[in-house]
Amino acid sequence: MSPRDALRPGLYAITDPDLLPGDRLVPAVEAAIRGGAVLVQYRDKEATETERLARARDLVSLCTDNQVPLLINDDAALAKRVGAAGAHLGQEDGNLAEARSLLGPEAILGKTCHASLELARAARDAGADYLAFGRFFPSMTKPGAPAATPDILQRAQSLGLPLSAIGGVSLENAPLLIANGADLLAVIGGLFGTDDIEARARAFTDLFAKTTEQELS
Ligand SMILES: Cc1ncc(COP(=O)(O)OP(=O)(O)O)c(N)n1
Ligand SMILES: Cc1nc(C(=O)O)sc1CCOP(=O)(O)O
Ligand SMILES: [Mg+2]
Repeated sequence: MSPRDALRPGLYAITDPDLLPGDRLVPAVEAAIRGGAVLVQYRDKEATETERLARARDLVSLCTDNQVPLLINDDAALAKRVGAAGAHLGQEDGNLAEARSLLGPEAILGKTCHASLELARAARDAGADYLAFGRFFPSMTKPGAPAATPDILQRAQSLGLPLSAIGGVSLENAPLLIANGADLLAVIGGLFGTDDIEARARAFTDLFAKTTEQELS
């Protein structure tokens, strides 16, 4: 199965250098995977290039062993260099076509669309594999992120790609996002800011089954 085919609904675990400094990174991501995370993103705006390379390599090794795709935030070139499954690109992080030609047809490429259906259409047309919306709730990790409301998830259903929701996602507000159509819950603080990461990841994962069951009943 190619990494793109492996994209399935669930918890999208995004790392943070303040919450997971140094040696804490790999065990924390390992715990998130044990708890059911279906996708991991290495996001680190603080480390040196050498540190980023080493940490990305460690995570590729962990994620490959566990058959969970690892995406690199902001940096398709680093994704290529370490053999990651793909990259997540914001509006200022370079274009999807270039990333696709660098990483190949099987790579997973995500694009930030904030709260805009227009940006989402453009991302789909440029070859994105999932569309990322947010921030839905106030975020301690990125306080300045522009706000989105859950209805954007409903409106983006027609684009036919998996939808990711980010920004202040917690166990309490996640059901609302899933009910509005989020396929992936992208979480930093609500996951890695807790003592028991595995249990928290499992609780997020369980929400997907519960919300689907409720929709069916
Ligand atoms: C899954 C996901 N969604 C959104 C973002 C934000 O990307 P971007 O707008 O480029 O902001 P930074 O993360 O680079 O600060 C993301 N990384 N992942
Ligand atoms: C990295 C990021 N991007 C956002 C966006 O809205 O694009 S919000 C955000 C931070 C998400 O972290 P937390 O789960 O701790 O709120
Ligand atoms: Mg970015």
